[in-house]
Amino acid sequence: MCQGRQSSDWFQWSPRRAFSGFTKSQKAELTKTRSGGGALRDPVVGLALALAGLPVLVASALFARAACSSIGLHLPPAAVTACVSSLALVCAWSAVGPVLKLTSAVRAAHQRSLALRGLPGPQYGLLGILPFLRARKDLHRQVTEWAEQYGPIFKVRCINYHAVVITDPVLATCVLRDKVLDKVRFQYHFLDPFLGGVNILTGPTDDHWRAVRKGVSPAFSAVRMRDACNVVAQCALQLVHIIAARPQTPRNIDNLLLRESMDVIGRIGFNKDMGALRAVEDAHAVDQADLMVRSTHEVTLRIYEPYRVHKLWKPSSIVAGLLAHMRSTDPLPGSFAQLLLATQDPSTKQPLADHLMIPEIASLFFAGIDTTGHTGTWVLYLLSQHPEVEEKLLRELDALELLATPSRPHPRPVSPQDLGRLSFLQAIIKEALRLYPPVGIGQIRVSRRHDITLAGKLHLPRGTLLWVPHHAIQNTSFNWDQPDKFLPERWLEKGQEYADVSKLRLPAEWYEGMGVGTGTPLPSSAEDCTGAPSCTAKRYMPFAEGPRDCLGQNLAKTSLLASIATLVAHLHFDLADRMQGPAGSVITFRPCQ
Ligand code: HEM
Repeated sequence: MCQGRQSSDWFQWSPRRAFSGFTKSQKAELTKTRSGGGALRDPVVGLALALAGLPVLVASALFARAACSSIGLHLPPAAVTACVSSLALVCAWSAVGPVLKLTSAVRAAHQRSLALRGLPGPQYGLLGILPFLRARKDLHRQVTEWAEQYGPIFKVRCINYHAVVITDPVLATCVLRDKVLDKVRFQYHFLDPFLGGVNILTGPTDDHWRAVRKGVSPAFSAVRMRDACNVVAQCALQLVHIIAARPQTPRNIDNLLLRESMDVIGRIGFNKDMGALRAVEDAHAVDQADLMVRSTHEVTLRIYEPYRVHKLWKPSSIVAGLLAHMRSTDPLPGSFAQLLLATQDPSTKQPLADHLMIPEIASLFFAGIDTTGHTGTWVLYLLSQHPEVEEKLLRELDALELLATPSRPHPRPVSPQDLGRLSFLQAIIKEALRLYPPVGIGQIRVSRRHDITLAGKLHLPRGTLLWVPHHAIQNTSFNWDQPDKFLPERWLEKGQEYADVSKLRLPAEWYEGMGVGTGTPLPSSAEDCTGAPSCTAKRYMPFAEGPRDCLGQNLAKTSLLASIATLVAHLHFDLADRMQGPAGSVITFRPCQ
């Protein structure tokens, strides 16, 4: 459900050149990726242009001849033949490059297919699983079903992209922690025009990414999160007042929680009130959140409708306004704004230029708003369906004097010290993130430059994709007992996020010599994993894992704890009739009206 006023100030529609705003090294990286990842598109386009050129040139020559005849100028047939033949030669010559590229891409795809022939996996026609992308909107659940059917490692193909899907916790952790494997560009590149360019989330693991990640990481340190907790508590109380003003009116809680996340990120990262919650009640306020929600919804649609290419965004005055705000005020020490301003561009050794700052600012909002907001929604939904869990949570809040009761109508706000004491709420949030990981499709890695051998067992030609699907890892029966049950209690025992070694399904030899490529081996053998607490192989990774894990996870955890504690302490949530029961809350993709 999307509601709010019509406007498009946050992101405007505008065509954008594919590489504008990228640094030289990023452009080079993109070019490399596009040819190295097995994409057929470039050679096919080149070949098509070259072949289409031939008839066009022949037609032009014949037309020229006819035109000459009409004015009485007769060209000898030999001259026409020579002219047409030389044009044909030019076309044929320009087709050589694309043909060679096409041949090598087809050969590479064939080699990948041969390398994976021993693995099980769904077998489909020429297009592979592409039809599923369009027909089935919950690809994350489809992959979980395939994992149940084919086991912890299987293959899928989408046209000429071959992927190994890994839901074995040891292999999955190993792949995500590996320093040689990198992000696959096609999973992210469509976001760049929307975010204003390549950024910390979408960019390759290169020097630029390292500089930005290292520069801004302290913004999410434990010390900073103490301030964050107080800000979240204030925003959550504001939300309580908004809802309590019209208690019987069904509210789109997801939209409200997205607004809260936007305000929290604005205040903590940029010391700026984005006014997203205020806009719900103030008809004259500029509703920035509404614009953001619409834009991210459009991005989601685009994942499933690749042909929506004609609709591209560029960051608008809001992100540019934040940048101007950062430059004109003294940003809080240690805040994202201050750290970003202090970050140096490794290629120039100068502070980041505006065109590099803008995507970083936009990506922070993009990465933080939906993920945190939707998780909060799932938590409230799960509580509404499990009164016994809600009851237990209320007891925990009451014991900390956070619960609103007749004798304590205005309890104290959640404090940073409370967060560590809310152990049952922590368990509820973890279980919600296990069942409904916001990035459920997970991550895809690739070795672009050389072949690798997975676990010393499976030789993978370069360009083979390694797909680690979060939802499947966290919801398959071979990784979890009763995976489809909402059981927060399972998290009260320590070490639940690590694999239960006795349940690993692959033959033991797969776990020997776990290095992938030349990256960090983990663990060195299956024996190192004996005894779950010491095992570092993850079966729970909603914030991903390894060098490209979630930068904002401390903020996400703080936000969720402080926000849900405040909301539940004051309000009880039921699923509105219009949702038509739990089945109605299954995700659907409808264009925002
Ligand atoms: C429940 C909330 C959240 C979840 C589940 C989550 C999950 C993730 C995941 C899975 C990734 C890896 C994405 C990929 O590589 O495809 C990621 C990356 C990232 N997240 Fe989060 N996230 C959450 C909240 C936040 C928040 C609140 C922020 C900041 C305000 C944030 C900032 C980022 C950034 C900047 C990255 C890119 C890191 C990099 O590649 O170096 N996230 N997040």
